[in-house]
Amino acid sequence: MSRGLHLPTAFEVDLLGLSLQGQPVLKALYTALPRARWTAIVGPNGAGKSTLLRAMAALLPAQGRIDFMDKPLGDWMPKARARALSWLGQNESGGDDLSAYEVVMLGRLPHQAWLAPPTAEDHEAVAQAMRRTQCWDWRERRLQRLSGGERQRVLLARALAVRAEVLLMDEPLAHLDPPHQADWLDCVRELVAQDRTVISVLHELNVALQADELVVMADGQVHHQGAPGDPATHRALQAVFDDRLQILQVQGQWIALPFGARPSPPTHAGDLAPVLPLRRPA
Ligand SMILES: Nc1ncnc2c1ncn2[C@@H]1O[C@H](COP(=O)(O)OP(=O)(O)OP(=O)(O)O)[C@@H](O)[C@H]1O
Repeated sequence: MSRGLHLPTAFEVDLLGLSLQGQPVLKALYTALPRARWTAIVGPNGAGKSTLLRAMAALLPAQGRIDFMDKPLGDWMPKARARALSWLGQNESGGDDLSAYEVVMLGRLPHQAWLAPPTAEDHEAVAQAMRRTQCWDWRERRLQRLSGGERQRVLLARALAVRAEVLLMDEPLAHLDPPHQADWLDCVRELVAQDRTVISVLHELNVALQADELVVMADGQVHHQGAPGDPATHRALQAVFDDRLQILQVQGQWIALPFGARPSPPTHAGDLAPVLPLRRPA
């Protein structure tokens, strides 16, 4: 159970720091991420979002404590962890010579015995995931022959095919067009409705503002954590993005509107009319 939340946590992270090639990248930070919810991690370039996510995926060693489903991450057997924790990285390379179907089948490896052929359940999981991200039609095509967005949908399908309880996704919307971004959002909502946990690093603030929980990072630290509709979350977002964001509510939906470098007085989301200003605010 977390220090700050009363919900069961998927992750509780209490780091002293994390350095890469001798450079401190993450400072001391604490975050507890609720189970069966969607948490979006946001913040400016270089804030340390991907580094934190990679540490949570056990891809980087960190000083401090990371508990995954109430158990130290390092105590998990790798295969059990790979079944429980699915990973989608940023700009993943490799597998270019494999067909899209074979790439998605890699997501089933944690379920398979050594050198055993895929089971009917594996094939069913792959087909379902590929249909969910609409990449079934090109299942025979090699990954290297796909566009950026098509490739991303195959990698998303691979992450879904694991059928893990927790999904970590770094920039899952990269290269996706708006309808496929909306499909990803529907998919996340379906996963959460099944009591699964999604933790995503996102640059698309308008999508992130639809999450259940936002973690706002800056300068290798967690600057704020809270609900997307909370004015304190809006103030934190404005602060980490140098007060170059307006956060408005349009038809019940929070949206973030970036504007140019000219200083603008801080705005309060609740006071703003539900109209999109097309010019930089005075
Ligand atoms: N291998 C590395 N060695 C040294 N420094 C690194 C390494 N990888 C990342 N960094 C640095 O760590 C900091 C955090 O990087 P990270 O990729 O976690 O940020 P981010 O918030 O995900 O950024 P972005 O939004 O640009 O993807 C950056 O300043 C980056 O230059």
